Amino acid sequence: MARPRQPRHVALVVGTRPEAIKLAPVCLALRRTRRVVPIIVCTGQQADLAPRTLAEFGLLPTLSLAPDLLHSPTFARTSRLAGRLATALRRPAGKPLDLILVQGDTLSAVAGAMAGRWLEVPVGHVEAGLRSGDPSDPWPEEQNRRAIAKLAVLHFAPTVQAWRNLVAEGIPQDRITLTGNTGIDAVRLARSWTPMLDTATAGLLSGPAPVLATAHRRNGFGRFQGALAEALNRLAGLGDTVVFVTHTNPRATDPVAARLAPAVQILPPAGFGAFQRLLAHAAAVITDSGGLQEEATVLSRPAVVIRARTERPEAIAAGARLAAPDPGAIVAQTHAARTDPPRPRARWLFGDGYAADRVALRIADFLNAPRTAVGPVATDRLTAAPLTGGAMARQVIE
Ligand SMILES: CC(=O)N[C@@H]1[C@@H](OP(=O)(O)OP(=O)(O)OC[C@H]2O[C@@H](n3ccc(=O)[nH]c3=O)[C@H](O)[C@@H]2O)O[C@H](CO)[C@@H](O)[C@@H]1O
Repeated sequence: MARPRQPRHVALVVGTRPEAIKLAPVCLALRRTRRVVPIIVCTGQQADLAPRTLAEFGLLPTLSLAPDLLHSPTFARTSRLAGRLATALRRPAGKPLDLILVQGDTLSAVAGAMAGRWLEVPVGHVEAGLRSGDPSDPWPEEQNRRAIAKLAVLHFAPTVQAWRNLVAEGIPQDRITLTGNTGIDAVRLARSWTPMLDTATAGLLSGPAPVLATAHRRNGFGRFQGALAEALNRLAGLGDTVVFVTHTNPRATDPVAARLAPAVQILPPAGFGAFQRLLAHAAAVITDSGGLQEEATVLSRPAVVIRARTERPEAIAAGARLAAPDPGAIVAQTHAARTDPPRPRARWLFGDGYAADRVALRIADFLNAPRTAVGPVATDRLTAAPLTGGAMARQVIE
């Protein structure tokens, strides 16, 4: 390997809040190896939420792309972002890259993987191998995952089922590492935080356990939103404390919020630390989120997933319920999930909270990275940095 005594440089591509949550522990673990310098690249996909979430972990993007036009078609945004990333990642922070790490299934992840192939830089995929079995549901995420599997050279499978899915698709076993889900590392880290709580959240935490609801998937736009609102209204009518936590994408949550009865509380998107407190206190969670299926299972919270199918069969096996987008079905499944919450041993289904260290060590070994003193790195949060959007980054690329 060239540059034998130099640390290796790995770019972590972060587009959305869940990518920030699931890659922050990996960034911290890469730093702990002292063999690899992590470089966080924010793509501008969720230009406000992603850096704000990184900041909760004490991390700062090294560079941020300016947000792209939100309303052009997904394929156009993906290819444009891939091109912009390929330019930005040629020599980020003045160094050639040794690896590009992407996570999950967003357009940022697939664009990062495409950029890696164009630049001939190896690509690693965190949370590899999740499959719903239907390429059009969830769309476009299921297709994105399959595309990334073709582009990556290192695959970090969060569960045995994900590992099996990759093997069944012909990925060589020596390129797959069974790690656990790095999102569970984030849950573990957040337990030691003392997050700032607004009055509404503090009040909820000292009151009866609430039913928490979130919704943001594109598949959910339309009929789903009316059904969710009606189900939450019915649960509130039955005497539950019901809280709908909105998303920054107004198309995802405004149509739900507009139909809610006054008895249902509406909260703005919560910081990860505050949200973890709410989740741990919740009587149940009703959601279309991927990460919440994992977190609810690990925290033994009853969960209702408003989807026809899920790429996380482990959550269903542990007691989470799928519900059709129908108010009666959502209410009935919420009662059923509360009667029979996830078994305590389900706590380990998505990992032990140390997945990120397995990812980091595999990367350092793959890159043959020497043990070397890595000085202060570009991902440390500036204490004086404002906690908003791309302004936090050291370098903003138009
Ligand atoms: C098809 C699919 O399922 N794709 C998923 C999608 O992610 P998602 O569905 O999990 O996304 P969200 O629901 O937005 O985030 C959830 C996280 O946010 C925290 N949270 C929530 C509300 C709040 O107010 N404050 C918070 O902090 C919460 O605790 C949790 O950790 O893309 C990811 C990236 O590639 C994939 O990994 C993942 O498969």
